[in-house]
Amino acid sequence: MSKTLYGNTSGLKPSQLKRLERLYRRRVNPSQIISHELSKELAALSYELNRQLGILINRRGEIEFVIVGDHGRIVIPAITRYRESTGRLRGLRLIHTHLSHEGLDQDDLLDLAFLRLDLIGALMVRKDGFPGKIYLAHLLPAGENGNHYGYLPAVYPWELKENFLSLINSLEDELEKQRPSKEVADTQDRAILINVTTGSKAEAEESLAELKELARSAGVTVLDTIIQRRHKVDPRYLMGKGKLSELIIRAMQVSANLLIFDQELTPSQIHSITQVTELRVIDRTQLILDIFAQRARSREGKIQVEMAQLRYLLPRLRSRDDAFSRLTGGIGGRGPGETKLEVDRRRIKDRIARLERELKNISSQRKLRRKRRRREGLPVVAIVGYTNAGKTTLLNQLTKSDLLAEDKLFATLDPASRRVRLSDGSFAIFTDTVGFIKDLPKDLERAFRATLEELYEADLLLHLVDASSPYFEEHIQAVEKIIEEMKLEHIPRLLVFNKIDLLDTFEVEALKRRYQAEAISALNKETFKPLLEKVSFMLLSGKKSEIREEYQFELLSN
Ligand SMILES: Nc1nc2c(ncn2[C@@H]2O[C@H](COP(=O)(O)OP(=O)(O)OP(=O)(O)O)[C@@H](O)[C@H]2O)c(=O)[nH]1
Ligand SMILES: [Mg+2]
Repeated sequence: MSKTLYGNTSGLKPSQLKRLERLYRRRVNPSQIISHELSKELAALSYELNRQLGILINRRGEIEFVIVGDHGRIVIPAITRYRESTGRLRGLRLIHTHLSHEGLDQDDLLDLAFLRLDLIGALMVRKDGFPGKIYLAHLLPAGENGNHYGYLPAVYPWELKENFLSLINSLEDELEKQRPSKEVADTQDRAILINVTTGSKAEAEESLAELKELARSAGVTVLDTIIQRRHKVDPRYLMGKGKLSELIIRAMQVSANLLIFDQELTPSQIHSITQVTELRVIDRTQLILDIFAQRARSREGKIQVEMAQLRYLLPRLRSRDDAFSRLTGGIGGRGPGETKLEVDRRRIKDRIARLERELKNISSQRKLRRKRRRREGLPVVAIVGYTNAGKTTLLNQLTKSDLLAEDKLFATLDPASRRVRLSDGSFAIFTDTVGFIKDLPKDLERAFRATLEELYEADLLLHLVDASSPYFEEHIQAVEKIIEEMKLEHIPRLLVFNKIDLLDTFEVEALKRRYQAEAISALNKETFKPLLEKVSFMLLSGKKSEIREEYQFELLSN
């Protein structure tokens, strides 16, 4: 059986090619790393051709690939699809010759990591064509002091005593032990989060902390987080080769199946990173979309999320490849050909248009409802704020209702409205809204505009802030920015700090003074009194005249 030769075979004589092909017939005793015989043959051939030679040996001792390099280096063909073992290592070891330099070099170690080889070995070829020492390294199951590689002592091939099978078994066992100790359901994603930044470390850490919360809210187990600061973000992989190899080793060590990037990735970045890591790759936008999709309950919410997903998908429908079919998931994602791609694209556009119409319908019903409410003459207080601020909890406490409040980001997708009795005995409608977040994906923002339409009708925006968050100032700014972008600045706003049960009294007093704000604990009704007084005061003083005007306007226009 003759197998293909890989690499730089140009200019070789037929007899030389034959000898190279004959290497495929060799076998190594499975317990041996490499036999003396085989290393002699490799060294001799490599010497004669004056090129590096490499062989990839499987765990049965058979030779799977014979690769010819040039004098200084060797390029391994794409073997990412190859997985013989059930373990986490590839089930292949690479033994290759070095003609000029002693020992393993940086490229060798990168190959070891990128391909998750069982072992990598560099066999020296002496000036007389005989084998010199062999240098061997393997990946370390647990990164001890940031060390990822373990080395065997360099010896001559005939001195190799190491039992290969027991070495590899103990490595795989050790890897198995490194699995997260927490019971993680097999269906649950296990992720490493990555932030590549040109900015400060502190910013990256803060952003990653939020990404972690998002991941947790999506039901993903976070195994590790990685920050890489660079002068320039690499256009292809974002991070450099070295960091990428660390990431691959780390993913193998903790048995991750998902990489979540803290920035938006281009379709081709997703593709290249997926290819080298062989892991699923998503970005922050996709993660938020997933959370929204998990949460959407009402017809309206579902439509909005689907629209956002389709809009996210559309520009990413480019080529037919693996990364792509992963991206498309349920939507006609079975590797469409070019023409099918066009059909899909049109179909998606049609679907978006249909959803848009349906949404408009719902939105006009909503308008009717609002109008009716207007007729009742009740002022509207919209509770806005960063996600997880406690908006739903507050509405629940105010109205003794039982809406879902959770320690998760984006617990609420469907806005709810309830009547609340104010301290002066009058009533107001309080509405709960979707939480805000910094850099909300544009597609989602567009989709949720309709839900947030409620806000335009509000007489007062009650801006709730989780005072216990170390990042509450950034949260306030993010919310203010969105309010501005949505052109809602003209509506009176009341800043309210929540979760003060988690703070010291003097901290609370300082916050109130500094921000001219109210402070409550949404869990404790007794803290509501000043807030409700302030609300009725603001509604009375600010809005009375306006409400009357609008009411008259409505009467006139009907
Ligand atoms: N300690 C404390 N926890 C609170 C308080 N208010 C809310 N929480 C908790 O904060 C978490 C988030 O509350 P939610 O009411 O779901 O927050 P939300 O603003 O509606 O969040 P989204 O709907 O996700 O935007 C829940 O676990 C609440 O129990 C409070 O005053 N003190
Ligand atoms: Mg909520």
